Amino acid sequence: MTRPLLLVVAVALYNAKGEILLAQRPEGKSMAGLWEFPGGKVEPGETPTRALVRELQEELSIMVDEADLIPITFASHDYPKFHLLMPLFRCRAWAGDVIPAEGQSVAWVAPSSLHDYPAPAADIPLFDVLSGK
Ligand SMILES: Nc1nc2c([nH]c(=O)n2[C@H]2C[C@H](O)[C@@H](COP(=O)(O)OP(=O)(O)OP(=O)(O)O)O2)c(=O)[nH]1
Ligand SMILES: [Mg+2]
Repeated sequence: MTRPLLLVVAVALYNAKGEILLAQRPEGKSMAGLWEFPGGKVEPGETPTRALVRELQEELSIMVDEADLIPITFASHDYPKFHLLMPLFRCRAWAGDVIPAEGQSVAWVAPSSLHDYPAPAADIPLFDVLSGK
């Protein structure tokens, strides 16, 4: 079966303690309740980093400079209806306070505790990478 390729961009946002921000997918969205890296779909005409700057403003009310987005790894995962290709960037610098703008819960999580959070299947290998497994 041929599935469309879906390009989504996501971030591992690190605070000064080395914790990573996870956001819970809101009710009404696919995979509601699971914990994910903030981000979203790359729209036509956008580069991945432009899309991520936009998503972080929309979802978390923070301003990020594209130059502070460092590519680290990616997810490539077959879901039943699409194949997800998701570059993951890390970021340690932003302006403004993290204020979830879409009613999501957020949590700062030590890398070794990422696996305690139920997450989309595509994210499990990313948790391994970030926790140094
Ligand atoms: N943002 C994000 N999406 C993920 C992760 N893992 C994962 O499988 N996904 C999937 C869930 C969705 O099928 C897709 C992203 O869709 P989304 O609903 O967040 O996209 P979006 O923010 O642009 O939202 P919308 O405007 O379409 O509502 O990627 C992850 O860690 N972060
Ligand atoms: Mg999103």
